[in-house]
Amino acid sequence: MKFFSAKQIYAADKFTIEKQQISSIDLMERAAIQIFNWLHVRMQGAQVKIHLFCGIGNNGGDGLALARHLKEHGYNIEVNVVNYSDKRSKDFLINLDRLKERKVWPNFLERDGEFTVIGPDDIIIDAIFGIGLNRSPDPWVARLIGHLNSSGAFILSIDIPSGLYMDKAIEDVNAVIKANHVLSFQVPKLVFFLPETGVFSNQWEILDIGLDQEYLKDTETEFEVIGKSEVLPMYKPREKFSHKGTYGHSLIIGGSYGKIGAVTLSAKACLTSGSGLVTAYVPRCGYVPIQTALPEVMVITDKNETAIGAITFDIKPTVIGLGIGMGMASETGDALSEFLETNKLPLVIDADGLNLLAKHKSFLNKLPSKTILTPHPKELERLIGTWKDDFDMLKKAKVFSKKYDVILTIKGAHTMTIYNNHGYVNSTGNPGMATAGSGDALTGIITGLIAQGYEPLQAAIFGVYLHGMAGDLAIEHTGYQALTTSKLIDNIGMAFVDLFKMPEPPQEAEPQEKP
Ligand SMILES: NC(=O)C1=CN([C@@H]2O[C@H](COP(=O)(O)OP(=O)(O)OC[C@H]3O[C@@H](n4cnc5c(N)ncnc54)[C@H](O)[C@@H]3O)[C@@H](O)[C@H]2O)[C@@H](O)CC1
Ligand SMILES: Nc1ncnc2c1ncn2[C@@H]1O[C@H](COP(=O)(O)OP(=O)(O)O)[C@@H](O)[C@H]1O
Ligand SMILES: [K+]
Repeated sequence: MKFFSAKQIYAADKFTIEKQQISSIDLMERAAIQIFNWLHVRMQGAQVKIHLFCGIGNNGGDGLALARHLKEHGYNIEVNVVNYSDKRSKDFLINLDRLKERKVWPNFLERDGEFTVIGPDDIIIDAIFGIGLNRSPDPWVARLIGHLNSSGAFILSIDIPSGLYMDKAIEDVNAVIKANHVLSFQVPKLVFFLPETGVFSNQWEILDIGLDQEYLKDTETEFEVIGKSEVLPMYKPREKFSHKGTYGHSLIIGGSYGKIGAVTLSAKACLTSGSGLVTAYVPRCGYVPIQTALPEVMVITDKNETAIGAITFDIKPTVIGLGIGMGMASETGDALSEFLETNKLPLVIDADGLNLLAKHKSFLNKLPSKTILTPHPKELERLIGTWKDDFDMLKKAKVFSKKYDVILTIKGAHTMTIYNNHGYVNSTGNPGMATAGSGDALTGIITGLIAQGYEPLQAAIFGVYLHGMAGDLAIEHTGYQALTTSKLIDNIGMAFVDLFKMPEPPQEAEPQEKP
């Protein structure tokens, strides 16, 4: 699924209105009915106080139309118009009239007015600003937003939490609604996935308001979200008459005294992802532990006992995953430098491999085209420098990726893979994965996919998806806290199987007895 800009969403509206020969007020009505149905199914007429806060644009218009439907179904509502401007939209005004025709009289909130008291068991509908926000809310609107956030009431935001921009960072974190739930129209918004802005949408879901599918399909976007339907076409089936040579030979290079486990995890994840053969290249102290833990994995030892001092081998791997647990010893840096001089094999670089690249920036020029780098934010900072906010980070990451022709897989709650000015935002994974070694497993998975013939960009995108899905499947048995990387690796197989699971058909409702 793609992430559209506000401009593209407005264009989709316009296109849909022309093609379906409807008016904009009809589209607003569709949106409002969808929200009403969502609420009605859950509330079943309950008389909880619902406070609607509506701005003066189309987001506010949605709120007013929703208020009308709630009123018609007997809900206990109170409507507030947040009168932050006199430029009221046409469809807002139509819905204001429709509401007044039903004898609902909103409170008009002004700069110096008092705000309504809201109980912690009430519900707030946030329809103050939508995707049209283009400057900081006035201080009094920010004060209102603070009042709503501190009420303790459940906040349902329409389309986007008010105060969030679609395409830039927020200036004042206190002037953004902290939504318990967001009902967003048609397409997800990138800001739900970025760490600084994502925290304002505890949960979100998409409501289909029937925007033109052809427009959505044909419009190019800078970012997209990666789910099952995006990765399924990438999957390479296993051939009947294949042999282990068909699926490549992965070499995992890393480890140092006390950090051999990182290589063990990475090599195991690599094997479990389907690499035909896996060899680990480690300092001598890693020989016994890896041979004992992983009988399927071959081991080559460095000349040194505790840290890698020369990267030389006489096997012919398909791909190399490098850097996990490798340490930053100067002789390891020299070994990497020498290795990069002649290496032509595809590379996946993580952890201390990245730290060594950051320390010796000249190494970056020696990387083969489409090398995959998998930094977490701190490692990324060492590579590209600091950033002002998430949007600035994405801009800098794109420039860096272009400059060195590398694929950047930036790890986090929603890992983002950047290449060729395009961003692929992962949708799988969970906070249980914030655990030792889970990044090592990712390096192994991506390396294992390249070994099997996946193009590096596909391997990065698909590998991140599988890694997150393995984590999601694992927590069904472990919960978040007890998820370990070993358990995640045990679920990589089921993450592949899950690709082919059909969603369960909706259960038919029990026939109602006639009264
Ligand atoms: N395709 C869709 O997604 C649809 C969207 N609709 C709704 O329309 C919304 C967008 O509506 P609008 O474009 O009217 O914009 P908003 O309702 O988000 O914003 C209101 C207006 O206030 C002005 N404004 C922006 N920042 C301000 C500030 N800080 N202080 C004062 N005024 C400010 C803007 O010029 C904007 O037109 C969506 O978020 C959604 O709720 C629906 O009505 C119908 C279909
Ligand atoms: N809150 C989270 N939600 C989803 N995934 C997460 C979360 N925290 C961490 N992860 C994932 O776990 C992995 C952690 O990698 P990394 O920081 O390199 O850890 P380590 O060095 O222990 O291997 C990344 O793939 C990241 O995307
Ligand atoms: K809103």
